[in-house]
This record gives sequence, structure tokens and C-alpha cells, in this order.
Amino acid sequence: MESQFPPDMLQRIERSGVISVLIIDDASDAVPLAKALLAGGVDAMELTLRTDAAVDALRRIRDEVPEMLAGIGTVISVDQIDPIVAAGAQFAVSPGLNPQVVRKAQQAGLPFAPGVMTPSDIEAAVELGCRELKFFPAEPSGGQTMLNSIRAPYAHLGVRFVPLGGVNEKNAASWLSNPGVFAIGGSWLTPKECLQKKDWTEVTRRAAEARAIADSISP
Ligand SMILES: O=C[C@H](O)COP(=O)(O)O
Ligand SMILES: CC(=O)C(=O)O
Repeated sequence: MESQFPPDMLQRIERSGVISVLIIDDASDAVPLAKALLAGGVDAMELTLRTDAAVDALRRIRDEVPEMLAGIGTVISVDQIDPIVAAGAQFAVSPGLNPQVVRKAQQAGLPFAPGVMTPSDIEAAVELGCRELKFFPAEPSGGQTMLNSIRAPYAHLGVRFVPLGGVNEKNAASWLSNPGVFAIGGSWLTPKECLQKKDWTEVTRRAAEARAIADSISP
């Protein structure tokens, strides 16, 4: 069964290059936050299922900000799949790899990128039909040296990665230049203090900075 990303969605994520990781405590922040990211040129997000507000926030963004590609993160149990699909999730990711969650997402037709950190994780993901994977935690686990090593035996299978964890404006260009990477992700665009102050201007500035970095990397 497919957990592959549809070609048009994959192209969109590649073109965007940056997936903004969101932790939303107040669902009323969802729409202004998504619009601030879009204003800076970031049109893909991973809204993490770590707060009670997450599913409502997703629904609001899907209803009011259709230009945003709405991914959901921290999907770690099978009973989360149906609610996020009903709320409009367009893809999902997880910190690790739970085969039951991947299979449930496949049954629901939800493109899913599980998190991997070792060759065994990659082999389990490939066995499940996944080729787009999240490399997490990217920097703490060894950064590009680690990714290049664990990727090498599987590159011929078309396995590609979104590194996440310690990725930010300082190392974004380097990560995006890695041939095994098709986009990067991180929370640096939407720090907690910006949400607390509802400083959407700063979010837009950070998004525009990330967009400029992504655009500077030749395809
Ligand atoms: O959501 C995934 C990670 O917690 C994001 O890591 P980060 O905060 O280093 O970007
Ligand atoms: C680590 C991550 O991105 C997640 O919680 O899905």
C-alpha cells in the first residue's frame, strides 16, 4: 500500500523547501500564524499533535488558509489518524517509526513520513513502502555525517529525507544542499515567544529569511 507522497505534493514540498514546525496552544493563533508564514513565502507546515488545541488549529487553517500545505506531526498512535484526516490533514509525520501507525495512515490514504535515525529504521520504513522519511533528531544524532552514512546503502531505492531537530537559519543552506534532503523542517520560524506576543511580523521575517535561503540553493 502507498504511503508515498503524491508527485504534485512532493514537488510542492521540494519547491517550498522549508516545513515550519508549529506547536499551537491557542487555536485562535492558528490562522494568523499560518497567514504570517505565507506572507514570508513558507507554505508548508507540520502542526504537532502535542497540545489540546492542535486538531482545532488544523481545522481552522484548512478552512481559512487553503494555500498552506497542512501536515501534522507527532502522530504516534493509530487512534490519531482518523481525527486528523477528518480535520483535513494533507500529510503526517512522526518522531519515530510505528508500523501500525504507518499502516493505518496508508489505509486512510494519508501520505506519511515516519521518523528514522538508524539503518534498521530505514529498512523498516522501506519495508512499509515509505520513501520520504524524516531524519530525527537531525543535529543531535550526528547531523549530515550521520545522514550521509545511514543513507548510503539505500540511496538506490530513492529514499530521501526531511531533517528535523536542530535545523535552523544557520545550517539550513547546508542541509538543503545535501542530495539526500528534499526539504528541511524546524520550529525556528515560530518560536514560543512570537506566539506569546502574537508577533506575526517576526514570524513573517523569519519565514522570508528561510525562503530566501531555500531559493538561493540551486536545484
Ligand atoms: O517537532 C519536531 C522537533 O521538535 C523540532 O525540532 P526543533 O525545535 O529543533 O526544530
Ligand atoms: C519530531 C517531530 O517532528 C514530530 O513530533 O513529529
